Amino acid sequence: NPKWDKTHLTYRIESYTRDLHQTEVQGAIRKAFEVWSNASPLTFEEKNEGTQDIMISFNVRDHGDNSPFDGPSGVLAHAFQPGKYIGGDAHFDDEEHWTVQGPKGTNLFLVAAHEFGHSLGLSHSNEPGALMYPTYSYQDPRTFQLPQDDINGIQTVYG
Ligand SMILES: CC(C)C[C@H](C(=O)NO)C(=O)N[C@@H](CC(=O)O)C(=O)NCc1ccccc1
Ligand SMILES: [Ca+2]
Ligand SMILES: [Zn+2]
Ligand SMILES: [Zn+2]
Repeated sequence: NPKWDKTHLTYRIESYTRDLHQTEVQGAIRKAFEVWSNASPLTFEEKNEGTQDIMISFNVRDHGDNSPFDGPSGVLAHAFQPGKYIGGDAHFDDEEHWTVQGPKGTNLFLVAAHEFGHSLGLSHSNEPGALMYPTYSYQDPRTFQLPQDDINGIQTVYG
């Protein structure tokens, strides 16, 4: 799997969902990056303009990358493995109901943390309970801790 050849990465939120205040989206995204910076030498910096390593956007259906979203439920988001241009970018299906607290809807922090695992070069894990397990299951973001399988994964790649 490809990896970034640098440890300081920049990101930009290009578009937002109408489900949340922009500050809520920014907070969830920031917290999702912290999950990985807490378990690796990686650092993340938000930029408000220009092209950054990890471009984040909310999209529906066909959005120009040959991987159209599918409407409510099903695919919630996708992210591209490390690389130039679309590499690292994370797209969120804006036909989900994005939330930042409580089990209702789809929790943006949890999905973003999963997607950024892909953005950093991790594939899906077959360890139930791992963040990189293929299917989403809600847990309280306030008490979330990165499971050991995911720590092992990021340490293997970035050490
Ligand atoms: C084949 C890919 C494009 C499926 C896609 C995914 O894994 N994105 O990273 C996805 O949205 N998967 C759903 C599950 C599914 O479609 O069956 C999901 O819940 N992904 C987000 C997720 C997964 C595990 C933990 C937290 C969030
Ligand atoms: Ca969907
Ligand atoms: Zn996309
Ligand atoms: Zn995934």
